[in-house]
Order: sequence, then structure tokens, then C-alpha cells
Amino acid sequence: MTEWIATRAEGEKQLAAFAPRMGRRYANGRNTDQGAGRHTAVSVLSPYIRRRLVLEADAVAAALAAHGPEDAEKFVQEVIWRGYLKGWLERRPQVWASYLRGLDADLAALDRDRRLRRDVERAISGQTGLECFDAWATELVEIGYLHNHARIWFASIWIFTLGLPWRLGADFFYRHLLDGDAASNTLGWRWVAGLHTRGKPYPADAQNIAAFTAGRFTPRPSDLAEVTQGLEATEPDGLPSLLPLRAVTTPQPGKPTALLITDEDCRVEDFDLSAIDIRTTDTLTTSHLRSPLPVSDLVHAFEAGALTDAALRIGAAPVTLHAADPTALAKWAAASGATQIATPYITTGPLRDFMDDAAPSLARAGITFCEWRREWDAAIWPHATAGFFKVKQNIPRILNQVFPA
Ligand SMILES: Cc1cc2nc3c(=O)[nH]c(=O)nc-3n(C[C@H](O)[C@H](O)[C@H](O)COP(=O)(O)OP(=O)(O)OC[C@H]3O[C@@H](n4cnc5c(N)ncnc54)[C@H](O)[C@@H]3O)c2cc1C
Repeated sequence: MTEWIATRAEGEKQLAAFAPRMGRRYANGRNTDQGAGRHTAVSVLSPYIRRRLVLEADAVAAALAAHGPEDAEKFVQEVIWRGYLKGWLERRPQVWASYLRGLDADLAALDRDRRLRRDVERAISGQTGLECFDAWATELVEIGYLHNHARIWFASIWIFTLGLPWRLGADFFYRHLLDGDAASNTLGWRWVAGLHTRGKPYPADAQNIAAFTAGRFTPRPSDLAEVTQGLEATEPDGLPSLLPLRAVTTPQPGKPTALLITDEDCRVEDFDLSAIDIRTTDTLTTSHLRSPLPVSDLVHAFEAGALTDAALRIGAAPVTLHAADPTALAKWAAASGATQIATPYITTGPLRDFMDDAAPSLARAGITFCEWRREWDAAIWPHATAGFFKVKQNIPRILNQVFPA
């Protein structure tokens, strides 16, 4: 089993080690899934980037410094793709809410339907008999990471060959991926299903799998379903309308403050902490909120390590709150005399939902919930209104905003 060290220092060490490979080598090799323990053509930085133990801006700066804008283009685009998906879901949080409703319905069906339960159990335990799929299911559970191409093939086979409900597959990923992220995961599955770029589902193809797994897997074409249409018909109303970005209240200097660290962003030292009057600092564990089903121990362990590291870096004792009762947040802040909670911006997903549930008790206790939003997000999200193309066109402007001359 891979040993994951969930610290900023480890993430930055891996970033530095991968920087020489962020140029043409990445562009040419990134689509090949070499298998567990051999993912050297991609960075495997996602568990760090997901928690901002490594910043997107630092990864992009390293690529540009080592290779220049032309050769680093692919790597830069992939990192910005993450920001695009995050921004897209910020502008359409209804898609997250409908995922949750659909997942509840799918889990209820799983309880009722013995055959569905058997088929899902076979899929997630790697016992379908389809060698590549079974190997990816095992890699995901044992290591907590899958190559991007494997995620795409796996999702396509889950939906179209095995005919299983897509949200149960997304939930399986979310419970096991160390980089599990509401936007990247939900929208990744929706993209494969033909719900993101509507009408363009992704068909897993036997030849393509053989070519891009370096021959490790050679499924027969007849093993895989021919995909003639996606799941668009399940959402006849199309995509919900675009909402404005959520307004943010920034922490006020001078007000007694409870500083909250979550695995949404484990680099609180980047914000001007000296300007605020911090009365208490705590970490909040939230990984269990990813799913109604149990979340992998690897995910919990990575979160615990990241939170401890984040607290120690700012000289705070890593005291841990557990996100269970939303009213506990107001009690925790009030006990220290704080009138505001300060934390890095919380994006659409389970933690945001928890904070929404906490809002009434915070209001009753006179506590303002405040967030810092990073320049990286502010630069990308306004462009994340439709397809990636619009963001891609604006990459020079985005980079100018993040790295002013
Ligand atoms: C069905 C499905 C589910 C996915 N679920 C997640 C998820 O929960 N969390 C997650 O971070 N990514 C997810 N992805 C996107 C992508 O697969 C991973 O980000 C990538 O494989 C991470 O590996 P890496 O760090 O080696 O990537 P690299 O290729 O080294 O890329 C560098 C960084 O760019 C970002 N990135 C690269 N490709 C993508 C992409 N396609 N979408 C979004 N960001 C990208 C990541 O932050 C990554 O760490 C999903 C993709 C699919 C198809």
C-alpha cells in the first residue's frame, strides 16, 4: 500500500521533483495509465492540490518557470481545468443538490433491489470479470488514487457496459479518492455520462484502453457496450440556470475571531492572520460528510494528517472538532468570546452544506461567518459559465491576474 504523507512539505517536495516533467514529457505521456506505483508521467499531486497543501498557482508557476508557456501549456491547462470545474459548480450549485437527491434515491433502490446490490457489490469489489475494470476498482480502494484516463474508462464502463446508476459510481469514487472533490468528481462523472457536455457521452473503447495502458489490459471490443447515447434523457430540462457567485464576507480586523481550519484549504498562513484577533483555532474533520456510506480509512487518515500539519504550521495545537452537530460550531466560537469565524472560502459540496445548516445557530449567537477567497479562484470563476473553451481563451488574462508583472 502506498504511504501518503499529508503535509505541505511533502507536497512541495513532490512538486519540485515533478517540475522537470511538467513540459513536453507531460504533454506526450500524461494519457497513459502505467498502473499503481508507476504513475510517473503525471504528478499525483491531486490529494495535495485538493487540500491546498500545494497551491494551484505554485504548480503552474513551477511549470512555467521550468518549461516556458508553450511547453508547459498542457500541464497549466489541466490545473486550470480544476479551477474551471470548481467555478462551474459554484455557479450551478443546483447540480450538486440534485446529485445528492439522486444519490439518496439510488441508495434507497440499492436497499430494495437485491440484484442491483449484487451487481454494485461485484463492481466495487473488483469481481466483474472484466480485468481492467476490476484492477482499477482494487487500485482505487487500496491506494486512494486512479489515473485520469482510468477514471474516465471506469466511469464509462460502470454506466454503459454494466448499466449501473452513475451516482453510485460517483459515490464509490468520492468515498475512496484521496483527492475526492465535489466539483471534479461529480462533474467528471457527468461529463462521461454526457450530462456536462450534453449529448457527448464518453465511450470506453477496447483499442484505446490497450494503447493507453501500455498493453497491460487488452479487453475485447465485445466486452464493452457500444455507446450510442448518453444519459441526457434523464435530465430533460437541461442544465439549471447560472447563478451569480456567492457573496463573501471577509474577516474583519479587530473583531474577536475563531479561526477554523478544514481540509478545504490547509494553508491558512497565506492569509493575513496578524491582522485579526484570534481567540481560538481549531480544525474540523469533515471527510465523513462525503457520503451516507462509510468513507475510506485512507481518506480519513490523509485529512487528519493535513489538518494537524496545517495547525502546527501556524503554531496552533491541533484541536479537532468533528462536523456532526451544526449547532456545535456556534457554541465553540462563542465559548472563546469570538464574534466571527474566519476560514478560507468553502466551495459547493458537503462542507458548504454543513455550513448552511450551521448558519441559523451562528446568526442566533451573533457570530458572523467570514471567508477568505483566493485570487486564483477569483481569476478563474467568472469565466466558468459554460464549457472549458471560454476559460481556456482567457488563460493569459487569468495568469496576468494571478501573477501580476
Ligand atoms: C470520473 C472522474 C472523477 C474525477 N474525480 C476527481 C476528484 O474527485 N478530484 C480531483 O481532484 N480530480 C478528479 N478527477 C480529475 C482527474 O482525474 C484528477 O484530477 C487527476 O487524475 C489527478 O491526478 P494527478 O494529480 O496525477 O494529475 P495531473 O495530470 O498531474 O494534473 C495536475 C493537476 O491538475 C488537476 N487536474 C488534472 N486533470 C484534471 C481534470 N481532468 N479535472 C480536474 N482537475 C484536473 C489536478 O488538480 C491535478 O492534480 C476526476 C476525473 C474523472 C473523469
